[in-house]
Amino acid sequence: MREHLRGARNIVVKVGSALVTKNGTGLDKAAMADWARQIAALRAAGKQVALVSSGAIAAGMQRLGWTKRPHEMNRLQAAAAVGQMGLVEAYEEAFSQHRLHTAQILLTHEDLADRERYLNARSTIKTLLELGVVPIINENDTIVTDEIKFGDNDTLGALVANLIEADLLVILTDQQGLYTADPRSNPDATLVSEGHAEDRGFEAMAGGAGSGISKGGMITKVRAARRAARSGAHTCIASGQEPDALVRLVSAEPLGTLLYASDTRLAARKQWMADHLQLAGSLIIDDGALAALRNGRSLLPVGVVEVRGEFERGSVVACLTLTGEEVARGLVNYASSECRRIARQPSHMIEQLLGYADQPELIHRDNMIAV
Ligand SMILES: Nc1ncnc2c1ncn2[C@@H]1O[C@H](COP(=O)(O)OP(=O)(O)O)[C@@H](O)[C@H]1O
Ligand SMILES: N[C@@H](CCC(=O)OP(=O)(O)O)C(=O)O
Repeated sequence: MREHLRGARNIVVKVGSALVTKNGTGLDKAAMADWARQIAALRAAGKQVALVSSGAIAAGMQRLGWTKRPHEMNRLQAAAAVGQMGLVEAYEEAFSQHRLHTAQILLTHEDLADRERYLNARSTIKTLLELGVVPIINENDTIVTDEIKFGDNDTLGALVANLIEADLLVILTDQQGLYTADPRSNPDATLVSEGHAEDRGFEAMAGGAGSGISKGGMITKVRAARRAARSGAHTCIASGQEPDALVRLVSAEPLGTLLYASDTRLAARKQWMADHLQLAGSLIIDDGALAALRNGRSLLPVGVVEVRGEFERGSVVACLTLTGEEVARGLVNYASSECRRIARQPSHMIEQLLGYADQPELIHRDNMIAV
């Protein structure tokens, strides 16, 4: 499987707080310079590389002279806003040594949940990559609240991999890779060399974050690998301290843990729907509709017994069984208020009930994925 990594052309590299910030004591500029050197080498070999980097909060704390990480959201956000400047400055400086420009991209969950913003983010990042610029991506901590944040940058890294259809996601961290158990508390744990990203067994091995400044831990990395695999990207989890880790991984050296993707790729649109962590609403469907969906058919208004939430036409909504189990999600053809009026009705009644008729389906099968 490792041999496939040689052919990777679009690569997302994620570096975690634990690495970038020397465990919270400020930015590790020597390490950042070294990753920049390696990314420049990959670029010179014809690869396109986007960098997802954490570290804003820790860098901001240092600039503000704070020794203890605050708990209040507003102070964390303030620190991130100050620190993001230092973070991108340090990267700009590091990459300029290799005559590469950088660009700052700050994203929230909502940006990728909205189809238009998703498409804009995608086209901007792809254009930057084509221009030879290295996008430096982080979560937009200034405006995120619990409901709209990615929560950790591993998830963000996977979503960026989906967004630009990367073929490889490299997650650099402070461990050699995924171990059979958290090596901090299990000295006998052994390194997993490779496995299938969809293998649920890996989640059981992975634990939470190792240090106070990191958010995700290994479990978010394993989940990120699964998410990245959905758009066909393999994931490598490796140590950012390992000399030349990036260059060696792409030369198929057996470093860290490779969690590989299967060959099946969902179409980009279906991928975008699968990645919705938050849904605009839900449609409760009856058993007849459930059977139709299971046979790969579209969802008609007649099979919908209840509409939950407020949403617009084109939103992504969940299809739930009568017992509340999500069986599918898709792009809905009518707004929630309209769905309520045509629920339980045959499609030929749509025009009479709404005064106009769009499609006869509430969700067309081409715009739906089973979950
Ligand atoms: N099975 C495991 N294998 C390796 N590391 C693990 C495992 N389970 C938990 N961890 C912890 O995850 C930490 C890495 O995650 P995290 O601290 O969030 O880093 P980052 O900031 O790079 O995202 C490691 O330091 C380790 O303590
Ligand atoms: N956006 C935050 C980082 C979030 C975070 O800690 O993520 P991770 O490195 O995955 O544990 C920052 O720049 O400080």
